Amino acid sequence: MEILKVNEVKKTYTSRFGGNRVQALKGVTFSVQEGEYVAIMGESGSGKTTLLNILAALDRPTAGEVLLSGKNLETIPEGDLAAFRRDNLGFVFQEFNLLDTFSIEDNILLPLVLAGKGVQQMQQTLLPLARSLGIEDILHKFPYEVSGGQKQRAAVARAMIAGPKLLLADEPTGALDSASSADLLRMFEKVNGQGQTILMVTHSVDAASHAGRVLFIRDGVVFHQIYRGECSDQQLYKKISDTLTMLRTGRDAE
Ligand SMILES: Nc1ncnc2c1ncn2[C@@H]1O[C@H](COP(=O)(O)OP(=O)(O)OP(=O)(O)O)[C@@H](O)[C@H]1O
Repeated sequence: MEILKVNEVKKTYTSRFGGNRVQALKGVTFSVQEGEYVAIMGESGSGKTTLLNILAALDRPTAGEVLLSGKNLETIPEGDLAAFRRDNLGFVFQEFNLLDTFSIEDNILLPLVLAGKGVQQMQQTLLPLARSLGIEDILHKFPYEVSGGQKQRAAVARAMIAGPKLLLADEPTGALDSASSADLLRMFEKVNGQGQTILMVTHSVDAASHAGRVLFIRDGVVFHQIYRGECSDQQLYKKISDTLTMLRTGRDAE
């Protein structure tokens, strides 16, 4: 089943006095099936953050449409967008974005608190998730008392606690050392294996090589995509590296 449809999405930024116009997205089209794990790559300035902001309903496209489970984001009134995001999307950021004055547990539960869920339901949802992400022992600690890798695990738990249709990740390994990155990527594979649909923007070839499909954005359009097919992570890594070389130099890798 198609969970996300992005149809000819364009975004033009116009400076306050209308003088400077930047066409960040020039007609992006792709779709994501339920249960897929998709990575989006592209050079700096290619439009990845712009696209992610539009998919997250944080920004509106200049033209084109985005449908999440068949619902056109454009039809959602401004005042309902926060609740729509909370009910349908999970977010994982490079810098974790945990609240320092909240315990790990309270950070994870925040989306459910905001959705007005009862304490019993929250605890029933929290414990199995915390166990499956290996963070049940740090639930009562505060973000400044745990490692970056543990913070990111907590951020993944927070992103997943409300059972989002789509998990959006923006450079999730960007602030992690290599062991914690590997750990996070294993966790993404695990939750994807359990059916969670993931869309991840990354500069890391290693991170992208764990996905099932890699989309390459160049100059505001989807320039190329690679399906994992029967490839191992190493084979996919090589294909991604070759594609990035081609994108940078305009030539096929030797
Ligand atoms: N708010 C804005 N106003 C004007 N131009 C913008 C704005 N945000 C982004 N741009 C421009 O749009 C283009 C795409 O930017 P975007 O941040 O989406 O790229 P990116 O691929 O995410 O880059 P990076 O990998 O460096 O984060 C760039 O030319 C950028 O300068």
